[in-house]
Amino acid sequence: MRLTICHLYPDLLDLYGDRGNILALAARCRWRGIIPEIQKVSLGEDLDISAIDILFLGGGSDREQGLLVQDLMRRENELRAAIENGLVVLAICGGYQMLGNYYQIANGEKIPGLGILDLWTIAGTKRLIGNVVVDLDPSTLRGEIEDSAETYAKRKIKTLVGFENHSGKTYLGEGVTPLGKVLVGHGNNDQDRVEGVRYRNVFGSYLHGPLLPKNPHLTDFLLELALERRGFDTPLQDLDDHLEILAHDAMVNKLLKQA
Ligand SMILES: NC(=O)CC[C@H](N)C(=O)O
Repeated sequence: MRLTICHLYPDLLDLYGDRGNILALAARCRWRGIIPEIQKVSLGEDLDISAIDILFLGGGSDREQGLLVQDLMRRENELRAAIENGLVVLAICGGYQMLGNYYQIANGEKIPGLGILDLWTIAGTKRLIGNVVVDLDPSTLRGEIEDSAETYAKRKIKTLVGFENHSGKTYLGEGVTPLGKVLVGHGNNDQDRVEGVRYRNVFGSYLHGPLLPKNPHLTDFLLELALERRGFDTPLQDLDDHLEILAHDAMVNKLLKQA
């Protein structure tokens, strides 16, 4: 069994070591005998989106987002079709912003986004920086993805932990749902107290860390979604995550106490 994982713009969207998300996905494949094939695709390079199982977009500076936007826009139709067909996408911070309608940076210039998810981002007057705890409590998950609640609960994904560093404030529109409620930190825009976005099998989040090594159950959830899309719906065998869970829960409890 193989899974193909693509890091799009690894030379531009890899802020704060977000490539660690690729390493986490690959490791948790290997530990189960699944062979991860990692593809790196950047400006001007071909990508057959129909042939990949997971697409990853990391974080980036405003400048880097401006550099890649033209190249990203030429991939819009193929990416939109793949997402509607259940492609698993993890998009962090800058990569998350680029899935939306636009990102208006501090000087008022609008960097166009793919417009695949109904969301938009506007640079605030201060950077939103710090540790974040997100409650994936089912009651905070609204919108069309009715199975999220049970899915998260079943997979023991109760909270996400990481850190954020962004000037963009993201607002969610129609047909998308947040990942969860902000218990600690700023989240999407420091106003509506939600973080991230989910649409079909697309997960956007402001959480660096990297996100997946800090939240192993979410890693497995993405892998299972990718396997299900390929017709393999047997749940992944459990791994011995007791140390990861210990670290995760200690961090969550510490941050909640400090809040
Ligand atoms: N960490 C990031 O990817 C930052 C994204 C974007 N440049 C912002 O400042 O909001």
